[in-house]
Amino acid sequence: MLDIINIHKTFNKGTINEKVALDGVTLHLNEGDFCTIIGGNGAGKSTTLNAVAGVWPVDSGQILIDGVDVTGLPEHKRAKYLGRVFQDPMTGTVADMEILENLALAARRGKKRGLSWGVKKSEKEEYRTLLKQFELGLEDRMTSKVGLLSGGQRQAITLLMATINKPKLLLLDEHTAALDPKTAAKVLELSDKIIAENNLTALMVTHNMHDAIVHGNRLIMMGNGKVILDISGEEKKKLTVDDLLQKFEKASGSKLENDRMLLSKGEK
Ligand SMILES: Nc1ncnc2c1ncn2[C@@H]1O[C@H](COP(=O)(O)OP(=O)(O)OP(=O)(O)O)[C@@H](O)[C@H]1O
Repeated sequence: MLDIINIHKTFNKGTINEKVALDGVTLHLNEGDFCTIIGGNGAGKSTTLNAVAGVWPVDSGQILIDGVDVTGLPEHKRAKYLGRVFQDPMTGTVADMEILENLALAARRGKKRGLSWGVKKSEKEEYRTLLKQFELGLEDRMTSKVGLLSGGQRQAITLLMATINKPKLLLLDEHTAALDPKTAAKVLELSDKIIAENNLTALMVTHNMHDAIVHGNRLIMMGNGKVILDISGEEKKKLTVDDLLQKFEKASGSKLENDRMLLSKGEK
């Protein structure tokens, strides 16, 4: 489903701020894989997701989504394959528009609009059913402006918008990091549900080792712009946070110090 083949990206080449962010990243995801990405500060996690989304061109290497080589495609031409949710709950939804309008907008993305912009009754019912499963009471607030919702509620709507057209690949970039622990757990539970029910292929960046272990069927760890660990199947199911720390130290040859990944080690 996703093939990332030996991609390299250096920012600010030839300047004092030169930074090798991706140093030969290779990753193959099968259809239905839900892969968590963990790694120290600046390891290249978000940069990997940005490379897949086409935020800027990579310097070398190839990216294929469902067999289509998208390496040379600009961001807007890759958007039809992808759903994305970012850390900031303020991005992803339009604050001045109703919940209903936001969902209708997402559902129409990339499609010909036809003659009518109105939201059909059947669509309203569909959205009501989708919202109801969140158990956040949003199905009774469909005409509320999104700007009035809490961060967690907005992130739940963004998640629904990102997946409403069943993208080939869902990219979650620390999408619960800005939420309080209880809301973050709820949004993660919703993510699991949506991914499983729609058999989506997903990549989720997190700095929370516990979340990286508990969610998904595969875990990769990045260090210095490379994939340094790739754990799946039974091995992942048995993994503990302490195992992961030990593996990190062995694979990277360094200890984690003052790192967000370490700071969130004991969460939950
Ligand atoms: N657009 C950019 N311009 C310049 N440097 C960048 C850019 N994007 C990322 N970088 C640099 O590339 C490196 C990798 O960044 P990235 O955001 O991928 O790290 P990360 O693994 O997501 O880390 P964190 O957990 O700290 O967010 C960092 O040194 C970062 O400063």
